[in-house]
Amino acid sequence: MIKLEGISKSYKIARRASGLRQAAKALFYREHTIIPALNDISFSIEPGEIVGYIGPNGAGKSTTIKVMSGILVPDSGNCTIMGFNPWRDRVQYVKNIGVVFGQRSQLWWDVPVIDSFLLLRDIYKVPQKEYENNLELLVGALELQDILNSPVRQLSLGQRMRCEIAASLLHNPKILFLDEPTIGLDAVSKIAVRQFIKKINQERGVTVILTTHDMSDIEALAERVILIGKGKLLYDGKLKELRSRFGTEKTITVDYHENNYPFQIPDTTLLSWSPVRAVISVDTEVVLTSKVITQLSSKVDLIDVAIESRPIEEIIVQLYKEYQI
Ligand SMILES: Nc1ncnc2c1ncn2[C@@H]1O[C@H](COP(=O)(O)OP(=O)(O)OP(=O)(O)O)[C@@H](O)[C@H]1O
Repeated sequence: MIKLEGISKSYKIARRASGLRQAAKALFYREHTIIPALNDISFSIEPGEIVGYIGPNGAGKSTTIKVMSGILVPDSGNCTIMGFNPWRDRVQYVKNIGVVFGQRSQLWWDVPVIDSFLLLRDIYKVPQKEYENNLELLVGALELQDILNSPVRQLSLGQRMRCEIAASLLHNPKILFLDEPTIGLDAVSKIAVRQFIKKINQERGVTVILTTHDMSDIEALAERVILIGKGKLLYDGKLKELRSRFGTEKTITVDYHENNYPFQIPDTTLLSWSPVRAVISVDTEVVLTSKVITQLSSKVDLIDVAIESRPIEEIIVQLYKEYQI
């Protein structure tokens, strides 16, 4: 459905030193700096997938989304999405995609949300019946009823984001590009947005490409992650594989009846100890958690045991370190 082959893109920006003299000089002569943003990016995405596109600041995520949505023309490489070339076939192509940039609005600032929706209906030539059905579904699922008649500038960030997502789906696109859709949202709105993304993926089969710095978005939504750093593709695979590669450490917190003797379980690290609680780190590649618990129960009178996996954020930080990005 989506195929990128060897996509590269650099930005050319005018450079000028500060000061009046330099400003005058710049009128006649401009120096330029080339900023490489994407370097030979290739990947394919199948219909119905949700892919997390991750990487540190400045890695090239937004640039890739802009290339895939036809806003930017790359310097080299091929991109075919649903049989279209996004920048050459832009007019036909955009009917098939929805795009949300968390940092930028596609809604008209001073008019009520519903008027923006009506304009989008006309731009995309959505048949009236289809528009009404979609609007009903989106208003219900994203809880927009009370804000439809407010101008966008009066909305909170979370309210606006829910409207942005609705706006991107009014024309029933097959693909949804989401560039940081949960940025700045509170916990409740984040969960609502995530649930909605999952819903349209499952019920309508919409393919979703999601960039985010929030690893809990990725964990909640994406089975597959593509990692880029400094414009290069570094990892493309299952989130589960990342977990088994980097996330073999678990933390076991045990509560027990008072025991005044610190204990040691072979092949584990005792992170903290008190007469009633101990926290132990276990590498599951070295020793099974079940074995550790059996040994614990022979040493203390157990009350409670909690096992936690390594947080996904830590795994990603380690991945960034490994790739030196
Ligand atoms: N319009 C532009 N003009 C010049 N350089 C740009 C422009 N847009 C992006 N860049 C540069 O291209 C590189 C990639 O930027 P991009 O916005 O794609 O990264 P990103 O992964 O989306 O980052 P972030 O997570 O911070 O949003 C960066 O070095 C950035 O400074």
